[in-house]
Amino acid sequence: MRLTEEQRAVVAHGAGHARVAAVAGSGKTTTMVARVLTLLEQGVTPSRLLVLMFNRSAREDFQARLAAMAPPGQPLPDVRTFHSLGHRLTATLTRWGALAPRELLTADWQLERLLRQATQRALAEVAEPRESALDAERLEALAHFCALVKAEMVPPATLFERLDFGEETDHFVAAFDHAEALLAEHGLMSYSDLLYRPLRALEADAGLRARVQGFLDHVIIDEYQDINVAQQRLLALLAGRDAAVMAVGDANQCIYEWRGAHPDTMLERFTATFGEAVDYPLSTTFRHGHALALSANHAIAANRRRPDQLCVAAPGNPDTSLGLDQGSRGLLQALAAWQHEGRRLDEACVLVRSWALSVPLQLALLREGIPFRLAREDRFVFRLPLVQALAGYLMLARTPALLADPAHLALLLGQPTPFVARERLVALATRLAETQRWPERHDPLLEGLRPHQKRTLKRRWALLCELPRLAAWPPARLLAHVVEAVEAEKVLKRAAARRDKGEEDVRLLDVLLEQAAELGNDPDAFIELLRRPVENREDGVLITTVHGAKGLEWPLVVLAGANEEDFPHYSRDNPLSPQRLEEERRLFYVAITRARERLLLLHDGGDHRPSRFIAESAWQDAERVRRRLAAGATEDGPLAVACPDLVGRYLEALGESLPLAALSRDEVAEPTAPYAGFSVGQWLRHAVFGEGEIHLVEGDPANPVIEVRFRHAGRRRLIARRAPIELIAGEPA
Ligand SMILES: Nc1ncnc2c1ncn2[C@@H]1O[C@H](COP(=O)(O)OP(=O)(O)OP(=O)(O)O)[C@@H](O)[C@H]1O
Repeated sequence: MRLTEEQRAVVAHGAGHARVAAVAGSGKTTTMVARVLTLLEQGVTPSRLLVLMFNRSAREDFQARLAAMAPPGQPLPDVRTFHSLGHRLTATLTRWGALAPRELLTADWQLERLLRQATQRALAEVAEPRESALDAERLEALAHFCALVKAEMVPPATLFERLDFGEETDHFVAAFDHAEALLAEHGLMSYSDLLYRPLRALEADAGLRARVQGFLDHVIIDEYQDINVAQQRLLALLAGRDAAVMAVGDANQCIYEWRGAHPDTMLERFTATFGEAVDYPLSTTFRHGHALALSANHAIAANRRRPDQLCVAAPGNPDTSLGLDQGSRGLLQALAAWQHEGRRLDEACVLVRSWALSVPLQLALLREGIPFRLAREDRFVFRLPLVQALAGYLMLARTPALLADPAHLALLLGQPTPFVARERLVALATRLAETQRWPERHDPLLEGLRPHQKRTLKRRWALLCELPRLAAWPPARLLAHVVEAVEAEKVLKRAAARRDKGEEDVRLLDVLLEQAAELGNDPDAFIELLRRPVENREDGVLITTVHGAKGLEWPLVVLAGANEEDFPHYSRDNPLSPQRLEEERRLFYVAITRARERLLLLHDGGDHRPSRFIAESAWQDAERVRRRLAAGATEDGPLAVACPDLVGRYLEALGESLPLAALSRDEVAEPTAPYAGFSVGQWLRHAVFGEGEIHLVEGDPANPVIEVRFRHAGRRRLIARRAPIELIAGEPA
């Protein structure tokens, strides 16, 4: 393979630090392997060269490619992940007596147990009792908090103030300290300690630092945009004053801010940490065609914090096509067309911003019998506790005998969480199944339950008893009734220890209600669908989150759920800050640049507005440019595009030129339907949520947002123009 001029420049870099800005698919690995081989050729001692990769599979890939390219018998340098570096440093500092020996907690449950204990100690110090603090989800959030303190190297109180961990989490700071004490007491450490402990020891002791410095002449590090503060500080410390650091990455692909990464690690922070560096771009992608490269350039253009770098497709790349469609129907059609062309399903990947958005797709694939696999098996729709519970409510309506089934009752009483310990729920369910009556007020079974817990559980039992009488209702209506009766939205939001998690659960509810409505009047079909056992099928289409797709590529990529509020993710309670919007935009950029031959963007339609990122990506312009380039010079007039400057720069980089014109504003703006006004007090019927009354009309008069109080689905905000609604005359009987 002949390296490009840009790649050759990186390989031939002379003295000092270097920063390589590599767009997606630009052959980073190829270039870094060539750089290492060149350094070895120049006589650099292999043991004085360290290569750091982001994860184990990247490391193995790199080692294999290096071994394949190196002359036989050539000793090779260390290729490590930060993780393995942490292991080694911890072992060394322990041997030197600078760190107390500790054992690594490798299973999640071990850490959860320790954090439970730390939480109990922290709770003993606060006045009001707080059972929710011991919920699995909240403990998971605490684990995240503790890991982030160590990734960011900040005092826990500072981090807590900066981040929004939601209600009832202010014991986190004290719990962190207790967790640290417990770890020390039992001689244990977590994964984050692998770097945190050595780094703290080294930063506190100049003598110790001197013992680990001076061993390296070159450090080459991949995916630099996603390293956290602890990793960067450790790197600076090991490199010392003498080693030359080459950081390779793409600030536009920094998607781990929530884990402590920052887009400016690759920008200003690099020079702040290491001093001057030579900048090298790797701007040619070998992954996809012009249309996608152009669209990706458009998609990221609105970000302020980004490198000014154009990504250009290499001439021999697949001629990627771009498309836009709606919902699961769009997915099914795309997969059918793909197979019709003789392509395999395992060449396709469906990307979602969050797992909740995969639920309608899973159900559609299940209905059609199309094999699929999930990057996380616990996200199979029928394994989600909330889905099991909702299916359980429907089943109970159809099969009243389930009222005497203790396991079924325990499932329904326990979801969404009533914040009551599991053993108590099981005991209560067993009694209710047996007696079919709510216990007397002084029954020992109710002892120790707080009044609001009693009220919640009693209301749920009343709902369960009521359900068989509602068996004739369509599933969507029945579920909407259940959701309202158990105050699911409120409970889910409260139970989630992170705001976005709560919102994802509430979104899941929405998705399920919409799905139930699609199945019309056939509850059995819906129940059957939710209970159908499925397993990952290796020959099936992969469903994964965008985060899980980092560094990967597929011939066909379908990005589903490209709706406002879903992607970018935000809500009224959790509005987008400029910084978060930029992170969401980088995530979108990562998502679309995974495709090799075809990219399909899907939005949901209905009352979901298409994501702003779809318009920003100017995919139609990009498609038109692609076609015009493929057709060669024609007599056609100028090509009208939204950003002639950007398209012009792209063509110039290719050495091509096309006559361009700017689209007029009217052509760029979305068409708006002429709308008669909505007004407070009007009644309407929604295809999913049923009947409701308008309580608020606001926003653009031509495209108002309405808030409707539905009889069975609670209060909802809808984009009037897009919602499947019809106005009805007066309140229905
Ligand atoms: N100069 C080149 N000419 C042709 N193909 C190249 C060149 N450089 C890299 N490639 C090809 O591009 C693809 C991606 O390269 P490589 O595996 O080195 O990059 P990567 O580091 O995995 O990708 P990314 O840049 O997305 O992280 C490979 O198929 C590789 O053969």
